[in-house]
Amino acid sequence: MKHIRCDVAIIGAGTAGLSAYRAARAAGKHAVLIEGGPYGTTCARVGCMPSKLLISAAEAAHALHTAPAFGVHPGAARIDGPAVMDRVRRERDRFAGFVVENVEGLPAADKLRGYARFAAPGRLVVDEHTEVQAERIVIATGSVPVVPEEWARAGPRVIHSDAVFEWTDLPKSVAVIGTGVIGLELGQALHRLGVRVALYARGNSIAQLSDPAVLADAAAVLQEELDVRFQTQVVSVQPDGEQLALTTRNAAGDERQEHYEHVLVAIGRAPNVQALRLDLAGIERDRRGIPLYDRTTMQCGTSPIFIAGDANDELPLLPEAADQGRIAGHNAAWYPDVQPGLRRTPLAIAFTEPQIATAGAGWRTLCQSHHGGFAVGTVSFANQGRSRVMLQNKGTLRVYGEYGSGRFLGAEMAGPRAEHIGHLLAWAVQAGLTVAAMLDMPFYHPVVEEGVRTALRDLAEALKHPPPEPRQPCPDCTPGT
Ligand SMILES: Cc1cc2nc3c(=O)[nH]c(=O)nc-3n(C[C@H](O)[C@H](O)[C@H](O)COP(=O)(O)OP(=O)(O)OC[C@H]3O[C@@H](n4cnc5c(N)ncnc54)[C@H](O)[C@@H]3O)c2cc1C
Ligand SMILES: NC(=O)c1ccc[n+]([C@@H]2O[C@H](COP(=O)([O-])OP(=O)(O)OC[C@H]3O[C@@H](n4cnc5c(N)ncnc54)[C@H](O)[C@@H]3O)[C@@H](O)[C@H]2O)c1
Repeated sequence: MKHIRCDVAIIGAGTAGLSAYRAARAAGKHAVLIEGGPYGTTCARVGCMPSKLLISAAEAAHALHTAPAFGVHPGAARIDGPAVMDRVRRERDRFAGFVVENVEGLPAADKLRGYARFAAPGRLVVDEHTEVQAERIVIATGSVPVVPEEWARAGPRVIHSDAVFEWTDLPKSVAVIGTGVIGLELGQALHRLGVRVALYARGNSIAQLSDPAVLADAAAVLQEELDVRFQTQVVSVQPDGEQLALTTRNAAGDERQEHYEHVLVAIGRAPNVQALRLDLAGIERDRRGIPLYDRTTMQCGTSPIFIAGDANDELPLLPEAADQGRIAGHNAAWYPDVQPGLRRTPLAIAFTEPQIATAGAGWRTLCQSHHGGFAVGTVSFANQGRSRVMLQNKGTLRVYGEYGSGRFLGAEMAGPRAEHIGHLLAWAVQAGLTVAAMLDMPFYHPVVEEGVRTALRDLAEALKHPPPEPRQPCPDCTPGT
C-alpha cells in the first residue's frame, strides 16, 4: 500500500469536488482530488447537458407539430432516431471533454484514481492501493439513481437516466416511473420525438412544485399532451421476450398490464455516501447516514470534514454543487477558521413545456415558516398577451409576499419562459425587494413579464388585507408525493 499525505483530500471529482479543489488550491494548500469513476462530471456526462440536448431535439420536432396552428405547414416530419442520439452523444462528449481536459491538466500529484473510504478520522483508503493521510477532507461524492431491486431484477431493459444518453437510436416505447424533474423532462422529450411514452406517478406530484394551484394547472396542461397516470402504483415489472410487462394499479384499485421496450426509473437520486464507511469518520450522521453539517460553512459538526453537492442531498442541482464545493474547499483550507460562505436564493428550473420554476421560498416552505401568514398573487397565462401570441398561453404563476413588511418571498410557476422569469424573481428575493419596489421596475410590452406584473399587482392588493389574528392554519400544502 502506498502512503501519501496532503492538506485537503477531496473525494469525488464532480462539479462540487472540482470547485472545492480550486478553492483549496487558491488558498495555497496541497489538495488531492480522488475520483473512482470517469472524469467529466455527472452534469456534463449524464445530467444537465445531455438531457437538455435531447430536449432541444424534441423542441425542434414539437415546433413542426405546432406550426400548422400558425398557418405554417412544414409537411410530414421524419425523426431520424440515430441522428438525434448521435448529436446528443457528440455534443455531450464535447462538453464532458472540456472537463476531462481540465482535470488532465492538473498536476499528477494532485490526482488519485480509485474509490475512497474512511479508515479512521483523517485517514482514507483508496481502492486498497493507497492510504491518504489528510488534515481536512471534503466529501463530494454526488448521488446515485434509486432503482428498487425488485424492478432491476427484470433485466437490462429496466434503466435509469444514464442509459438514455448511450442509446444509438430511439426506442419504440418507454414507461417512465416518477413525475419528478428527470421523469418529466425525459418523458416529454421522448414523447415529442415519437416514442410511445406513459408516465406513472404514485401520487400527484410534478417536478419540484408544491403550490396546489400551480400543481393542478400544470398537471392539466401536461395531461393535454402526455399520457400521465397519476396515483398509479407499480405492481410489478417482468421480462417478456424483447419487452417488459409492466403491471400497475390505479387509485380505484384497477390493475393493468402494458408492454414497453424500456422502463425508465426516475424516482429520485440518493446521496452517494453508503460505501464511504462514515461510521469510521468520527462525525454525526442522520438516520439516512448523511453527515450533519452547517449549510453556511458545509462543515460536519466541528470536525475538519466538509460535505458539498448532491452528497448532502440539500439541493441536488448543479449551481448548488458549484457553490457548496467552493465554500467547502475554502473552509477546509482555512480550518479551523471556518466562515459562512455565500448561499444564494434557491432557484430550480425544470425544462419541460410548460417550463417549471421555483424561486425563493416555495409554498410548502412558507406554510411552515409563515403559518398561513403570507399573501398570494396569481396570474394565469391563458389570456396573457405575449404568451397567447406565441401559442404558449398555458400555466400559472403564484407569487408570495409577507404581510406587514411587504417583502417579496418567492414564487412557483409553470408557464412560458419560466427559466428567465425564475431568475428575475430569485434575484428580487435575494435583493430583499418589496412587492411595491418590484412594481416600480420597468416592464416592456408585449412581454411575458407583463404576466408577472399582473401577479405582483394581485399580490400587492392581497397584502393590503392581512387576515385577522390568530391566522388560520395553512391549508394542506402536501398534495401528494
Ligand atoms: C438527468 C439529469 C439531469 C440534470 N439536469 C440538471 C439541470 O438541468 N440543472 C441542474 O442544475 N442540475 C441538473 N441535474 C443535477 C446535477 O447534475 C447535479 O446536481 C450535479 O451534477 C451534482 O454534482 P456533484 O459534484 O455533487 O456530483 P457528481 O458530479 O456526480 O460528482 C461526484 C463524483 O464523485 C465520484 N465518487 C463517488 N464516490 C466516490 C468515492 N468513494 N471515491 C472517489 N470518487 C467517488 C463519482 O464517480 C463522481 O464523479 C441533473 C441530474 C441528472 C441526473
Ligand atoms: N432541470 C433540473 O434542474 C434537473 C433535471 C433533472 C434532474 N435534476 C435533479 O435530479 C434530482 C433527481 O431527479 P428525479 O426526477 O429522479 O427525482 P425527484 O425527487 O425530482 O422526483 C422523484 C419522483 O418519483 C416519485 N417516486 C418516489 N418513489 C417512488 C416510487 N417508489 N414509485 C413511484 N414514484 C416514486 C416521487 O414522488 C417524485 O415525484 C432532482 O431532485 C433534481 O435536483 C434537476
